[in-house]
Amino acid sequence: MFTHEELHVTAGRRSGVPIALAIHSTALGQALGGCRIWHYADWRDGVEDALRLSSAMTAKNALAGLANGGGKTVAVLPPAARPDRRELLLDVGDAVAALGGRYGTGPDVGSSSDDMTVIGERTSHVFCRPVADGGSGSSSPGTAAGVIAALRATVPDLASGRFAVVGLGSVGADVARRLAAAGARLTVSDVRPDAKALADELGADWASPDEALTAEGDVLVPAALGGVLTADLVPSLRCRAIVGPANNQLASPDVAGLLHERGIRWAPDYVVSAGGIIHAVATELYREAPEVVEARIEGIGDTLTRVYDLADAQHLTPAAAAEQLVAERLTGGTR
Ligand SMILES: NC(=O)c1ccc[n+]([C@@H]2O[C@H](COP(=O)([O-])OP(=O)(O)OC[C@H]3O[C@@H](n4cnc5c(N)ncnc54)[C@H](O)[C@@H]3O)[C@@H](O)[C@H]2O)c1
Repeated sequence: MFTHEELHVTAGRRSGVPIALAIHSTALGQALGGCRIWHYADWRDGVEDALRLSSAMTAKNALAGLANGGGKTVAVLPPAARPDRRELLLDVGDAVAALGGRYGTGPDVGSSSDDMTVIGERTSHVFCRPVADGGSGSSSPGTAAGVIAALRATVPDLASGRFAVVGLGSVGADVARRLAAAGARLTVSDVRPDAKALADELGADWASPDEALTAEGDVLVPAALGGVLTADLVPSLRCRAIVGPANNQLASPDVAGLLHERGIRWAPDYVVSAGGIIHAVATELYREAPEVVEARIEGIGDTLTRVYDLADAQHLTPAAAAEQLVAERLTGGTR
């Protein structure tokens, strides 16, 4: 069933690149979600991604406590296409502007804070421009702070826990540093061999991604790409919980049930990874002071505790409990 409020697909006037812009819901307010710039074999796959990702943003923003709905932009690059970057970004800006403020965009896979400055030449409905350009800057530190709040809701005394962080990019490296500073025992991993320098710096164990995923410990922290939790992987996991920022961790929805059966707690990724968007929205839209924004991000821990409590009380997977809380928020009003 098509449940989105709007779907627009246009060929960029300058670049010729198809731009899909989906608004899933504005029930709680302006729809927000980043701009993905990615290659697809068929432009229709990009449109499908915009539909899927925009509905995920509705859930994410609802449980983040934001007065915002979900939307998404996908600039659908044909295989091997290398369009002029500036032309493409201006086209994205025009597509966002055409929606008259019903949707605001920000960085996502394939786009950066600097790109938002170019998009911002065509629309004011853009987030996470560099601070020097009037925005709130990178979303990664906020995301990492939110992951730590979620980890504390799972293992209250971080120093007593053993964590495996898989993916040491802008969020994962920050999370690993914060965990090390809190005295946690750490295994870290990345496909980039040069990331081992961080393991040495933090005194963490270094492992291959496959070893780290199945390392014995309290919490697995997926911080690389999506789809990492497959049905095949579940039997070999040796952690008690999985709490990380990587988007779309479940390879298929049934993996939530498989994890539950094995007694492994899976924190829904869209709850864990909301710190970045909370930081951007609270700073740029609500104009809140840094300490208020920080407290909002800390609130991710309380939200996750509510998810865990509801799941325990009703014998649900945390995924199902989170969906229930999203539905309640969407039907219950704005903040
Ligand atoms: N940056 C944010 O604010 C933000 C917000 C919400 C969600 N996320 C999600 O969090 C995840 C990490 O984001 P990021 O901004 O740090 O990305 P990033 O691109 O900076 O880092 C990803 C890291 O993962 C590594 N990697 C890739 N494949 C791997 C594999 N198979 N095994 C181990 N490591 C692998 C890469 O080498 C890289 O170091 C992504 O899934 C992203 O969608 C990020």
